[in-house]
Amino acid sequence: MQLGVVGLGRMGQIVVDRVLEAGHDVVAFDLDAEAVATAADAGATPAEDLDDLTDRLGDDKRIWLMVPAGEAVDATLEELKPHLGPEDVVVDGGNSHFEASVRRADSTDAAYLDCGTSGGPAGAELGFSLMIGGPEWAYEAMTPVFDAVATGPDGHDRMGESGSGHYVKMVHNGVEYALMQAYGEGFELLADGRYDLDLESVARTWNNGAVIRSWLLELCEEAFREEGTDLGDVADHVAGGSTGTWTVQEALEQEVPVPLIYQALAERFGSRADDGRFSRRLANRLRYGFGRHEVQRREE
Ligand SMILES: NC(=O)C1=CN([C@@H]2O[C@H](COP(=O)(O)OP(=O)(O)OC[C@H]3O[C@@H](n4cnc5c(N)ncnc54)[C@H](O)[C@@H]3O)[C@@H](O)[C@H]2O)C=CC1
Ligand SMILES: O=C(CO)[C@H](O)[C@H](O)COP(=O)(O)O
Repeated sequence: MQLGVVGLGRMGQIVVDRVLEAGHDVVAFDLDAEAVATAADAGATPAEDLDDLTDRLGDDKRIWLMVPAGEAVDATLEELKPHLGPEDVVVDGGNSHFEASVRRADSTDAAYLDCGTSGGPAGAELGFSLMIGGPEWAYEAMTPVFDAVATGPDGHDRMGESGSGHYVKMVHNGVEYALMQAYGEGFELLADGRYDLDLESVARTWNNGAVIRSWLLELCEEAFREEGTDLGDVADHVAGGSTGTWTVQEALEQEVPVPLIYQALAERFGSRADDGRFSRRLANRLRYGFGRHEVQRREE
């Protein structure tokens, strides 16, 4: 099979490598010429632009988009559209909003598959978990590629109609936020609690048979091993947040309570206050207001 891959960053290069390794052909394009050269070194055919990519794919085009969610997906699809017909398939493997995916699917003649991708660059060796929405025939047509990119046949499935793949991935990320928060709170208590603990040892012990073992916990173990039990100079600042925000927005719309996911998202936002949290500063001052408790002042 021949696959066009657009977007050759951390995730796209893995798609290229795994698809090539499974014996398929890849035509690769990225705005960044260096990324195209890396894919070519791996065995992909480099494309100069999207016209060149579609020309090289011939009939029954199969194209995987792995560009940043948002404008880059729209821009790429707009350029591809004149080259696409009903027998072609486009997969968006990025973290797009599910409603944007439904809109994009409606706007193109090609079959459009929204594919939530989990595993991250660190999961490359194992393969990814793929949650796919869109027409069944297109899912079937892409199965050899999904088998290659995922951990295997059990690492991917069609969730349902258009949008459902990215919907499931959005909720997955909400769960990811909450799990990270739960591990974070547990380790914070252990770090600041009454025993002098080696947190790498705790994580390793938990990872071997404990109820709460998981890949995220293995990553906690790795973090303590590489950064130290006090996390060294790792800052109190968590970036990201779009997929968690979408999860909370959707939960509000559906009137489904997701307090843990919301709390994890709120903690992220809170971590970004450069000048300390205003609400905590006000609480500090109010305790003086009603109780004459000493106000803690910032150091100059
Ligand atoms: N990094 C991760 O852990 C995961 C990322 N994702 C999603 O996968 C998608 C890609 O993520 P990464 O590979 O991490 O990003 P990245 O920033 O490493 O790579 C994006 C690549 O797309 C290229 N690009 C940007 N606009 C383009 C355009 N219009 N045409 C062609 N190429 C273009 C960039 O030059 C870059 O090489 C995103 O939607 C991300 O949310 C999904 C699961 C995990
Ligand atoms: O999808 C992912 C993991 O599953 C990506 O790593 C994503 O970037 C995580 O979301 P955020 O950037 O909001 O932390």
